[in-house]
Amino acid sequence: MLEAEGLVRRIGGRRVVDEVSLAVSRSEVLCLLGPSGCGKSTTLRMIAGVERPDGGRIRLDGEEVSGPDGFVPPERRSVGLMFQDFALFPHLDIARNVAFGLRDLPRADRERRALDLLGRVGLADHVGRYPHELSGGEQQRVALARALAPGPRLMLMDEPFSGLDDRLRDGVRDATISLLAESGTSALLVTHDPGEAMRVADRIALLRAGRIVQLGSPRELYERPSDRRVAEFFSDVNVFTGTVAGSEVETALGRFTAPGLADGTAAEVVVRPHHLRVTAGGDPNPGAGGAAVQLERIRFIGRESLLDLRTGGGLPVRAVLPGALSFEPGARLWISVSRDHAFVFDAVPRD
Ligand SMILES: Nc1ncnc2c1ncn2[C@@H]1O[C@H](COP(=O)(O)OP(=O)(O)OP(=O)(O)O)[C@@H](O)[C@H]1O
Repeated sequence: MLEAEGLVRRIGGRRVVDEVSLAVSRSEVLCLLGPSGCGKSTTLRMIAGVERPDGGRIRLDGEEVSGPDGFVPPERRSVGLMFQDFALFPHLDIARNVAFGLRDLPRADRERRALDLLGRVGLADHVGRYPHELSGGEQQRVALARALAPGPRLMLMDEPFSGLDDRLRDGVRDATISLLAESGTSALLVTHDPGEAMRVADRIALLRAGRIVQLGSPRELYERPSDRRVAEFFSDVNVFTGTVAGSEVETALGRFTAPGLADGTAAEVVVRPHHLRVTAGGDPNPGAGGAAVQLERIRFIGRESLLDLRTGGGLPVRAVLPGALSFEPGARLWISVSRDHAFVFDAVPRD
């Protein structure tokens, strides 16, 4: 459906998008995820055709729309655009807003299609209203209906839900994703929110400083991050350091194999707080690794409890356990982790 190859955009002598390649297949939702300023919007804007790349190619359905051989303007790319400030036309009622992109159709067909789409986004009862008579979530659904009206092959969405308050966001997001799936429309969606990306994406491309650092399913990025910074983009992490010797690294949490790391390398063992096993007392399984810790603070936050712990060597460790626990501050506990939940990386400097 969409293939982007080696996209480059230079602004002020800096490559804000630096050789980005990605592909979106039919009916797939791909999220461009990353911190502010990493080049997500610029990538999306080049694919939309509102910004010209300085290098690379873009193909839609096999047709080159941007590259050495030419440039197809945005209105002829058959893509739907949806941005955070979804800019409905204030002087048109919502049915006319949705029908706006259908000027080539006869009037009766235009109206029928607009009403059908408004029905599908749950706004059949609001047809005669103007944008200012709707809530933020309802306006967003009109914007979605308007973008889908011409039957685009691909939707390009830039932080489409970030203007909505928390209460509305989940509902609008779920409705959007089901409507895309129902109509078989592919989507490329920009977000800086890892939770949102995990909820909506079939695959995620994580960007950093203009480059894709990892591209895969939400589960792949979460369970097999390619480096520490990918891991910590999705949750807090604990980092245990050590030096590789004999293809293993000895840390405060025990010994871990360090595949592919040369002896003498500074390594980090990265563990998500809710992957730590915590038991009362000393080592329940001698020889299996882990560390003695003291509980400094415990807070129950609803479904789970946050534990602030400290190892004998003074290293702070955070654990998250389901439910409310009866541990008291000062308790002596044992922490350990299964090997598949411990990510071992070459150490990188802190940002
Ligand atoms: N027109 C411009 N002039 C100067 N710098 C720009 C321009 N457009 C983008 N940039 C810079 O390029 C980089 C990438 O911008 P971009 O908007 O693509 O990032 P982003 O990942 O979408 O960020 P955000 O999540 O904050 O929107 C940023 O450092 C930004 O400041």
